Amino acid sequence: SHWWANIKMAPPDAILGVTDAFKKDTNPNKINLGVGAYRDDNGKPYVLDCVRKAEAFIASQNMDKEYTQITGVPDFCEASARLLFGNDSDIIKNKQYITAQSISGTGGLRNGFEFLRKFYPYQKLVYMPIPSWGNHNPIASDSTFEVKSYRYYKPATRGFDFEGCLEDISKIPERSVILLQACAHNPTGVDPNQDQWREISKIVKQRNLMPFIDLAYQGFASGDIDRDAFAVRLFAEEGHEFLVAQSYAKNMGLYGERVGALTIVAREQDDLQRISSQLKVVIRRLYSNPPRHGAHIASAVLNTPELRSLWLNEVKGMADRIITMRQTLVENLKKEGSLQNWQHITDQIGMFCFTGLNEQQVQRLMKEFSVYLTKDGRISIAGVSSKNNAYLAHAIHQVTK
Ligand SMILES: Cc1ncc(COP(=O)(O)O)c(CN[C@@H](CCC(=O)O)C(=O)O)c1O
Repeated sequence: SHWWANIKMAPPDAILGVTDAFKKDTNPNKINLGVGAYRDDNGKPYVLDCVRKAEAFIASQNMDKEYTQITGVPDFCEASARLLFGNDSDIIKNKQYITAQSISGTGGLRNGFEFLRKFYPYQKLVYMPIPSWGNHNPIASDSTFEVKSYRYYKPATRGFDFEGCLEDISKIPERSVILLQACAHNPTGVDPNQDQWREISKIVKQRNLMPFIDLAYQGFASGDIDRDAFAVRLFAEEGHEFLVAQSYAKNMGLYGERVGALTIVAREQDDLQRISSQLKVVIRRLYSNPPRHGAHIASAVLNTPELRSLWLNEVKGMADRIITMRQTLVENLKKEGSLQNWQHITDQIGMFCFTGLNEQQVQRLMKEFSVYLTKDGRISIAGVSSKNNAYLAHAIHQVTK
């Protein structure tokens, strides 16, 4: 037989595959609530004004196309660390971190787990919240980690299972890795409050766990870049040594430019030198060095005062539009005569709402109303607009009454 006969067909991606089905649908009322990518109130992708201005500036610099460093564009990495921890944090002042540009958030997670596969001296065991972003598990398991879970979402309240979460973390074997989502939890939109984060940090310390924090929505959740970084800054202040994956896909709209970073926090300077040298080897073998353009955009936005303040307004504008769509959806569900409690739609935060719809209801939404979402009932609120909000409420009511 020829070479490739044994390769089986892979299933469509649970998230990105929804868009393929949406594109094939000819219903003019169709709505895509699958992929977590921001749309404006006309349902169109949104290129931030600060990004366009940054690109014009970059074009005027007539830069060459030389390889950048293995760890990426230096100004971008420094600006990303400062965004993460805040300019006046001890971590920044004492330089207790290394930051390497990555192929967006996915790449930060991948680089991090590859680094841990090679250098984490304990059992390759990582605990993830139930549920988590669909790609978290395969990224870690591809780096030979055994993936286990801790309670996080409580179906009964469609909120945070704080007691269950703490109880499970208190039983995680010492020196395991624990994956935490810093804000705008995907897929549930459910975040711990600041007091609950303090308890989580304490128990993670007591259990001597290695935190790997995924910060994919800084500024996009609450509209405030400092508020959304609370968990990362708390873990830094509490003295944890940890990893953080950052993404600029959502908060700067740089989805296809693939702009992100991996930061590793270590308290000893000579540890940092050795970590940096080995992380470069990991990256060199994965893709050698990252693409420049997106990093120059993000660096120009973060480092140019007028572009930074424009960005802060624009990211708050995106967050506010989503929050308004949540409120309008609950109002429209009431107008439809729904008697269900939809409080969780406005209690949850960030790109996603975990509706609580079951697979049958999800199938009906797609088949009967051309409303597309992932089969776990997650909807990307970014796909909701003032034009389709009432139609969506009608469809949800029809399948839940
Ligand atoms: C928590 C979390 N981490 C990392 C990423 C990776 O984003 P990057 O584009 O690599 O920076 C996403 C994106 N999840 C969205 C987007 C589509 C996808 O990649 O699954 C989603 O869940 O719809 C995410 O939600």
